[in-house]
Order: sequence, then structure tokens, then C-alpha cells
Amino acid sequence: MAIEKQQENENSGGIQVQGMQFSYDGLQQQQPPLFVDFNLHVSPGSRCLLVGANGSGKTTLLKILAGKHMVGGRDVVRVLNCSAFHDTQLVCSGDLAYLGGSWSKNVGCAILQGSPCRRYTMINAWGVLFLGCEGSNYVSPYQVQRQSPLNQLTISLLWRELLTRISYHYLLVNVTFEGDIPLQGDFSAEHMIFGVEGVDPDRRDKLIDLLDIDLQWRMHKVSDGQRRRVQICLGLLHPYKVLLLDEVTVDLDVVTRMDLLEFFKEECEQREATIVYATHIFDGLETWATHLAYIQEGELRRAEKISDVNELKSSTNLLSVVESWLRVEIKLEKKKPVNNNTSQANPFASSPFFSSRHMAYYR
Ligand SMILES: Nc1ncnc2c1ncn2[C@@H]1O[C@H](COP(=O)(O)OP(=O)(O)OP(=O)(O)O)[C@@H](O)[C@H]1O
Repeated sequence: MAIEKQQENENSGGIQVQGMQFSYDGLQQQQPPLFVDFNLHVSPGSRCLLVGANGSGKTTLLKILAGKHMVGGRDVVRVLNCSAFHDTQLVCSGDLAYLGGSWSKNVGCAILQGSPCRRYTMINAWGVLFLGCEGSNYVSPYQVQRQSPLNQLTISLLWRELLTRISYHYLLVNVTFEGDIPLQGDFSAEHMIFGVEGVDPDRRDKLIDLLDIDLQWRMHKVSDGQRRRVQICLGLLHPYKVLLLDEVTVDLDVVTRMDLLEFFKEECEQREATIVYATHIFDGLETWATHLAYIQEGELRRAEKISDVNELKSSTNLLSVVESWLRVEIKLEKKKPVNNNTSQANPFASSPFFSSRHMAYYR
């Protein structure tokens, strides 16, 4: 997985990130940016594991790839030769799918009719919307308190009965930046799964079988793992081309997890789907992943084919390899000076993990 020039990547159709800068506090820049001149290329058909310590930026990167944050211009974050943020049809069409830890229902992209900033409007308030037909790029707001320039809506359904009639026409929804309203209530798995429109019935049956979902499950009475299975099923109903997974297998039992990983492998091999999977659980992943990307404090430290990872040639245990990388990080972290004393020697200079971010402490 080499980092290549934009021009060379233009036709690859996977994921290309070129010179990305991102800070959670936006233009205020009171904190150092999480990503500075970040580059990544994931080829179509890859199964790329994203590893790194807590807080290293995995979730943020996946959300950026999923078009949830605007970063720079159209050329900075490209997914399937489109801009992840600007080209809303990526998500609306189901080509780009994101499955994360939070229990929110990402119903679709909404574009406010009549807004001067049509393509990038997001409602940051409880609001009642009329959604247009899927793909019609039409939403007319009713009772909106505040608007903010983001393009993709994470829409959590406000009333549980609405879950039983998921339709892109006339839904009452709660819109938030990161809707974390749990998808749990006295409704069945069947209503949720069969409420999603435009789904291939064979694919739906296959997923229900694969995830061993009992359609009669009442969502307020299921276990975390059972609820997670329904969430995964909903997220996979449309045949994505790029799938971003943020540790979604954490609640699954071993059999379901391994079957799901096998399903993902088939999807990559048969349809050339691309998967980026952030995880701290490495069981069975040595032979599953094709590529590995290791992030440390927002910097891409390693990005290579799994078969090229030197440490894995002497040990087949991915867990111990990643553990050793993170232990080096922790050692370096402990050696960090607490103030900007420039007279101190720089302990990072000879380290293979030396970074400009560490250097900042010595300026
Ligand atoms: N909404 C937010 N506002 C401000 N800072 C945030 C926000 N979300 C995350 N961060 C910060 O960004 C950094 C990266 O967080 P992120 O969640 O991407 O890490 P991660 O690698 O996914 O961690 P983990 O393995 O714990 O899930 C962290 O320092 C975190 O504190």
C-alpha cells in the first residue's frame, strides 16, 4: 500500500488521502492538529487493518473517509474517485458505508431545499424534516433551529414507531451531529431489516442467516451482541464498494465474528470491495488482512502489505507485533519532557518512530 501521487491514483477507485490536515477545533487551532500532511492510499479490493493506540486517530480517520468531516478541498480525501465529503451520492447510493460503534441510524444524506449552501447544509438541532425519496437530494426543513455547514446527516429516529416504517418519504426524525440515540425499543428485528428499501432479498437472507438473526427479536430485550448483529446487518444490506468498519465485531461471539470476517473476504475477492477495519482485536486477522496501516498520534507510521511486514515473518502473531509497536510508543511517551526545555537532548532523534510532532517539544 504505497503512498502515491494523486495523478497516479486518479483511476484506482479505492481510497486516496493526499496532504490532509485536520483539527477538531477547526480554524481556531487552539490545539495542534490531529492530522498534518497525512497521506494514505488503499487499493480497490484491499482489506486494510487500521491499528494504533487509543486516541491515535483511527476513528477520526474513518469518519473523515466516510465524509463526516470536511477537510480541505475536493482533492484531499478521495473515495471511489469522488470527494468523500462533497460528493454526497457516495453515501446516498450505498457505495460508501460506515459502520461504527455508536447506535445511530444513518438514514441518508439530506440537502436543504432553498439553502444558499445547498450541498453542505446540516441541521444541528432537534428538527422535524420531510425527507424526499432516496437519491432525490431533497429535504425540506420544518422547525429547524440552527444550521451548520456539514454535508452528511447522521439521523437518529426520534420516535420508535418510526423504525417500523423506515421510508425516505415523510419521516419524522431527530437530526444531530452524532446521533447516538440507541436503536432499541419495543420493535422487532424484522421491522428494522425489512424496513430498508431497495435491498436485494437474496443478500438480505444471506446476511440474516450469516448473522444468525431471529427476526422476532424485540430490540429492547436483546443482548448487546444480538443488537450489534442487527446493526451490522442493516449496515451491510446495500452492496457497498467501500466499507469502513470501526471495531464493530467487539460484541460478537467467536463464530459470528469469524463468519462475518469470511463474508467480508468474499466481498473483497468477488466484488473488489475495499474495506478499512480499525480494531484492537487481532485474532484471525493475520490471514484475513491484505494490508496494515499503523497510526501513531495522527501520523501514518506504517502502511504496507501484510506480507511485507518484516516482524510478521519471524512471528505469525499480529497481536504481539502490534503490541511491540505500541510499547515503543509508550516508552517514548514517558520520556517526553513536560516543558519546552531546548537544552535537553532529543531522545526521539534516533528512534525509528521519531516524528515532527515529538520534535515540537524541543522547539
Ligand atoms: N469530538 C471530538 N472533539 C475533540 N477531540 C476529539 C473528538 N473526538 C476525538 N477527539 C480526539 O482526537 C484524538 C483521536 O481520537 P480517535 O477517537 O480518532 O482515536 P482512536 O484511535 O479511534 O482511539 P480508540 O482506539 O480509543 O478508539 C484523541 O486525542 C481524541 O481525544
